[in-house]
Amino acid sequence: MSNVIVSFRAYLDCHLMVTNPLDYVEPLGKAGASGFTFHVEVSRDNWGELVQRIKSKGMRPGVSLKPGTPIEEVYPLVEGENPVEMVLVMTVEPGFGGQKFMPETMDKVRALRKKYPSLDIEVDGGLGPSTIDMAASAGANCIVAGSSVFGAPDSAQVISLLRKSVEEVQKNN
Ligand SMILES: O=C(CO)[C@H](O)[C@H](O)COP(=O)(O)O
Repeated sequence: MSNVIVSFRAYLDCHLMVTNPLDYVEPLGKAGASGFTFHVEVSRDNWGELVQRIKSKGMRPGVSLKPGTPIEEVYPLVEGENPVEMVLVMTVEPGFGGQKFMPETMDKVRALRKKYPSLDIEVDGGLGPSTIDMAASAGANCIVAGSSVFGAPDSAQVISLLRKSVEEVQKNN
């Protein structure tokens, strides 16, 4: 009998909706996370240290903001000496899947894209075939999708549709 070891090089994008992200940097690094995204609302006083620690563990730092948080709050984190490399604009209230996409959050995506043409901008919540064009045309290039993918009879087809929408916008810019 022989053992077959299959290794994947998947990008593990970890979004921590926790009040104390600093406590999770070490364990997430050890667990093999690729990206570590924390919330700006709980890191106003220590984001500099947090970003440094995330990078020191070989992860890519990202910052997320809730629908009610003004976009201006993340500007210093993108422009700082030790900047985050991704901004996640929540398109639902954080907490659980299956919620309705909030189109009003697209103003924040547009503002970010205008200010930072090459920044990775992620959106999360209610994304699927009926909402992807709004997000992609606003400037989002990283898409988190749960229900629309896992609830579809053909998940691969939905993923490819989401990807195409983003690529289409990128081609025309
Ligand atoms: O967890 C979430 C919010 O906290 C996300 O919205 C979820 O991961 C994505 O799920 P869905 O595509 O069903 O909105």
